[in-house]
Amino acid sequence: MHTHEAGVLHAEAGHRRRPSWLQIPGDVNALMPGLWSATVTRGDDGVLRIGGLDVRTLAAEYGTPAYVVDEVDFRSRARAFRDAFDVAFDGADVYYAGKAFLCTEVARWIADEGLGLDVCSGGELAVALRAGFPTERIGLHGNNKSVSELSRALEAGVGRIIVDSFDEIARLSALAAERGPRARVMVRTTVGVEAHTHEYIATAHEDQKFGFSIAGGAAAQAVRRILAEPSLELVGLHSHIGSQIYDTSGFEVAARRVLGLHAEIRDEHGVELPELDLGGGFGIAYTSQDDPQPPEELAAGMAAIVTHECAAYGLTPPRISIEPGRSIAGPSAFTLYEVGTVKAVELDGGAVRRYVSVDGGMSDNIRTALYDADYSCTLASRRSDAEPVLARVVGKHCESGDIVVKDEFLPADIEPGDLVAVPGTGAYTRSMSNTYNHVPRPPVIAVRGGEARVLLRRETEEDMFLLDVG
Ligand SMILES: Cc1ncc(COP(=O)(O)O)c(C=O)c1O
Ligand SMILES: N[C@@H](CCCC[NH3+])C(=O)O
Repeated sequence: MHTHEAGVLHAEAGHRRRPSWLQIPGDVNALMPGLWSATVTRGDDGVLRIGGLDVRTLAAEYGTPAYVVDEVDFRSRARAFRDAFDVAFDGADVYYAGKAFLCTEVARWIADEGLGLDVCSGGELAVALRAGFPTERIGLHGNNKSVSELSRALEAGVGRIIVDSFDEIARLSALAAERGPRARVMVRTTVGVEAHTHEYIATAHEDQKFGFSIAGGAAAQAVRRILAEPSLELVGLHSHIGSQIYDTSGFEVAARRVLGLHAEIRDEHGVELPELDLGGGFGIAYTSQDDPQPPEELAAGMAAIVTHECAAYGLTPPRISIEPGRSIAGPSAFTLYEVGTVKAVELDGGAVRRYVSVDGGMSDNIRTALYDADYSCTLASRRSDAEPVLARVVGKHCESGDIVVKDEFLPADIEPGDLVAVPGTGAYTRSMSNTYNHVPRPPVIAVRGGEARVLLRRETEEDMFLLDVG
């Protein structure tokens, strides 16, 4: 007989409280296809394995919480984008968006795999330079780049600076005129697309901070100013419509509009710009709701539009580049947590939700709280024959919105000491992490061929006291 405290008595009512997309699993131990990195399996002993190592060993060695990155998977996604776009466009460039996740070693993986790197701050640029990343393959973004960031980029010889305001055009042209070299720039355009994603991560509607509006004429004006500055070399236009987007119609409209401006520039100035960047933003699967397109399909779809529009305008197709971040880094990692407490909370109508508290939370993954993002998870340290119950995985922070996984079915016998793994946390988790409540940030462990190594070590209290000079 199930006990009420265990939260199973009202399991049926609990099941009815689940979101419509969340299916009651036939086997609560099964790994949902498409959510885990390439080398993740559940071993015969029921323990999750990645890169040939089991998570109990990883937890014993490195502690929890920890981000665990599958190096083979990360690199193969980087190559898949590089190859797919190269084939579809007969030569294209892929710039990994470092904001998704960047550290010295990852910058080296990206360099090795032949991609470029998109950085959007002096700090990200510093990591790239520390890694010895080829500077001509770096693009610098940002809507408010400082004089020192621009100077450092010029000094380093970055391949492109994507300008985002008239103030920046003036600032950069003065700096480049004064100290050289001539700056290779792109114009960040706003194409006026309402991307189907969370409002905070859409970037192509008119009413937001990024870019120069095409419809309002600011983009054409920016082009005129740049062409009039001898210290600036305009290499192309840039469009990025937002992030975690599945519906490719947004990319299509964006490509059409930006190529429309590209053609107008030819008509007005007699120059065909050599390059065009179509940004990143390709969605990944976090739960069973999500069905992302593989890079080959994305590339083929985008190539068809570019070819069609260029033919219609009589343009020589510019060299295309893209900037995926999440779709390379996201699926290649999971976060490993240890369960600390389990609480059955009665909801209206007698339903029960199991609150499973883990040893991290909104400091290592802010996305659930910030974007209402959905995640999945699994009991990782063992197999269970218990029935699935509706659970919510929460963190240890002093905040009721400190939720890691809003809704998931976990086995009813989940208990303190169990390990839980949350897939799809390779992007925008460590890079957006914080030390709220003075909770130190977890390490990033890379696993490959049965070996693990630390990419970023766990933060310590001593690290925090280094800043606390009182
Ligand atoms: C200019 C730019 N490029 C690329 C990206 C990468 O986006 P994603 O990680 O969704 O591919 C972003 C983030 O949204 C961005 O702002
Ligand atoms: N940080 C966002 C993506 C947008 C970032 C770049 N413009 C996320 O976690 O989904």
